[in-house]
Amino acid sequence: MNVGFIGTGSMGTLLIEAFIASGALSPAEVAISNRTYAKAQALADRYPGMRAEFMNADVACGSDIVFLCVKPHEFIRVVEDIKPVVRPEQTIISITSPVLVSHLEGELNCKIAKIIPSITNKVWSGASLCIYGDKMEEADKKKLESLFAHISEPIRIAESYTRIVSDLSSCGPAFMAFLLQQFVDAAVKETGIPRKEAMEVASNMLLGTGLLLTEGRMTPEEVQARVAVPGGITAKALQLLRRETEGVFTALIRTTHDKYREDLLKVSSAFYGEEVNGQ
Ligand SMILES: NC(=O)C1=CN([C@@H]2O[C@H](COP(=O)(O)OP(=O)(O)OC[C@H]3O[C@@H](n4cnc5c(N)ncnc54)[C@H](O)[C@@H]3O)[C@@H](O)[C@H]2O)C=CC1
Ligand SMILES: O=C(O)[C@@H]1CCC=N1
Repeated sequence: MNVGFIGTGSMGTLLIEAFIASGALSPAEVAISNRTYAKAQALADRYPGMRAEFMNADVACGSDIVFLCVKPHEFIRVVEDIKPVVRPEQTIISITSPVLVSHLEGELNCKIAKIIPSITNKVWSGASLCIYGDKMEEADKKKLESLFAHISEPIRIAESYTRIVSDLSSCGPAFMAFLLQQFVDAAVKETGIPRKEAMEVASNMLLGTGLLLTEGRMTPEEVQARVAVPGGITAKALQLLRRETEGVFTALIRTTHDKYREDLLKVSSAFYGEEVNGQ
């Protein structure tokens, strides 16, 4: 299977490295391009057999599946580059939420999917969120999901829930890392414990908690109940957490959704030439 990646920034590179390291793809199956060619070439140099192309169209032309790993506002440019060469049997994939399946279906005469990865896929963990266009047959979906199964848990979702599921799956690692950082920084400040030591303990705690919730089949409520014995230290601290965090995640979700709507308007404007906010 020939797989192309247009955009070898943070996410494009992460996916390429994870697919190759996991054995899902061999370098000879991969072709890449990037706005700054030298960056694509430097990546290809690390993997003998991988092809770095000057033109996005050359990546699209020679690939069965093409991942578009650019930012939302950069999509229209890439779509214009590849539009003349895509063929109906090919699959083109957006990895970003504000680029809708319908945006790409309106422009490209091929199969369209949206798969939102997560930084956790770097360590072959976490989910990949799969949304499919009308031209995708069940066999096409299975092929993509078996590719992503090497580095993640592929989960099919409705496009209407893309934003919230991306919050949980793809933004979530940043949110949890932020909370962990706050926890550790406070530990260092309050007690003088070396940061490295506190971070090692806390990171392992986060990993273990994730395993309890997945492989251990415990619910968050059960984890809390098992740790917070009545009248104990954790129970007291949980009371404080409940009080102090009330409404925080509602506000967070409203923030991500507002930004999403803003990005969606800009992408739609670029694709359909609509005016945005009367400008
Ligand atoms: N960072 C994350 O955890 C996740 C990011 N994403 C999505 O991945 C997308 C890419 O994000 P990053 O990799 O962080 O961005 P980035 O800025 O690191 O990478 C984008 C790459 O695209 C290249 N590029 C831009 N225009 C191009 C063009 N016309 N032709 C060829 N290459 C072009 C740039 O040179 C750059 O290397 C974003 O839309 C983001 O929403 C999705 C899931 C998770
Ligand atoms: O496009 C998105 O929704 C993803 C989630 C994290 C960053 N970008």
